[in-house]
Amino acid sequence: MAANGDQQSTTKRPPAPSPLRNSKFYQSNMRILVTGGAGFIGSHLVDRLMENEKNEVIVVDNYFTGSKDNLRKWIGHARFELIRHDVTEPLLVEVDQIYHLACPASPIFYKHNPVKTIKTNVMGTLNMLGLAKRVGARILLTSTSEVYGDPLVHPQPESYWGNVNPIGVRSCYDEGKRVAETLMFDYHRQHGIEIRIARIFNTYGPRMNIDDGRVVSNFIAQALRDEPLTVQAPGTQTRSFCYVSDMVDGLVRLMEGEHTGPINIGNPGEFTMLELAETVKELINPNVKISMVENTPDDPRQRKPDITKAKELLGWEPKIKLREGLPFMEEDFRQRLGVPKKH
Ligand SMILES: O=c1ccn([C@@H]2O[C@H](COP(=O)(O)OP(=O)(O)O[C@H]3OC[C@@H](O)[C@H](O)[C@H]3O)[C@@H](O)[C@H]2O)c(=O)[nH]1
Repeated sequence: MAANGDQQSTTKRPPAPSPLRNSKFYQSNMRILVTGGAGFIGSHLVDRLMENEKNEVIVVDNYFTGSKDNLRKWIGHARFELIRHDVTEPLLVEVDQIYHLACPASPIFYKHNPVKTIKTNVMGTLNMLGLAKRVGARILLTSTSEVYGDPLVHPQPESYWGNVNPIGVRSCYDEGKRVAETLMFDYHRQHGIEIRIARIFNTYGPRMNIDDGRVVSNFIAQALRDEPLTVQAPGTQTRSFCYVSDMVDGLVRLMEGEHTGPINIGNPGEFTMLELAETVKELINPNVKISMVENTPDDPRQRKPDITKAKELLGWEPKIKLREGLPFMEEDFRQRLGVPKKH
């Protein structure tokens, strides 16, 4: 066991990077691949990486849930490249780091074509690990709090193995991500690949799809359209919501640090869905109604990250509270829906 409390580490050396790295004509730029880079978290990560003039960023996305619009300010930039590509097919590019985010993340989207979702998680991660092995790149996987399933331990530390239904309608995603984590560690132990695993908890912010289906985007869109906020029964289930800039900061620290993870990245501020609805109502539309609707199978009853490891190993903790982050998202949704603020 590594002294830092990470999962078992290996003595095998990582594969050598491209010989170009030693050439006298070698450019000092870091080439970074972001899979799913046209998506919600991916595009914010790209913004952050592009701030550093030493970085060249390559995005691959199949645009199932991502959109070129999220990257419009970078299209045509000399250090940026956008490739339409599905990670279930192999990809050959010369890069130093891979942020592997590609996968639909909203339950209604990942359940839409479950076979494709599990292929994305398993074959997509295999393809990216194969690429990392070939070019000697470091690879970060965005895994998920859903690996804890309907957790029986609360809050969830990384050492908790979870309570997942292996044959349920959410399994394409949660079991898919669990296999992706397994593949990451097997490539690390067997081939010496440098890996990083983040377990992302619920995240919100500007650029979420308006009709994404997740709870924060649903409530904000409903409040702005004067439609009832649809709380799924019983409404006492909890989630902990992390603002997207905090999430991106955690991912970059994990990639740049020395720890494989898995490490939880999330905001421990925990809310019931009824509390979230009341907060959205108070901040955005005090006249909106709240209606109770039917829930979906296997919905986790509680979720809150234990972020001790992120604090100690990455020096990371979230800065933005829910009440501070919601207005940024409201502003973005107002612009896209064309609903001006009343004064
Ligand atoms: O309109 C809605 C939508 C959702 N909900 C409830 O809100 C809670 C959160 O649901 P979401 O659809 O936002 O997201 P979930 O927490 O179920 O899954 C998410 O978990 C973490 C990430 O990895 C993924 O982004 C996603 O799978 C659930 O209890 C759901 O029942 C509502 O009450 N109303």
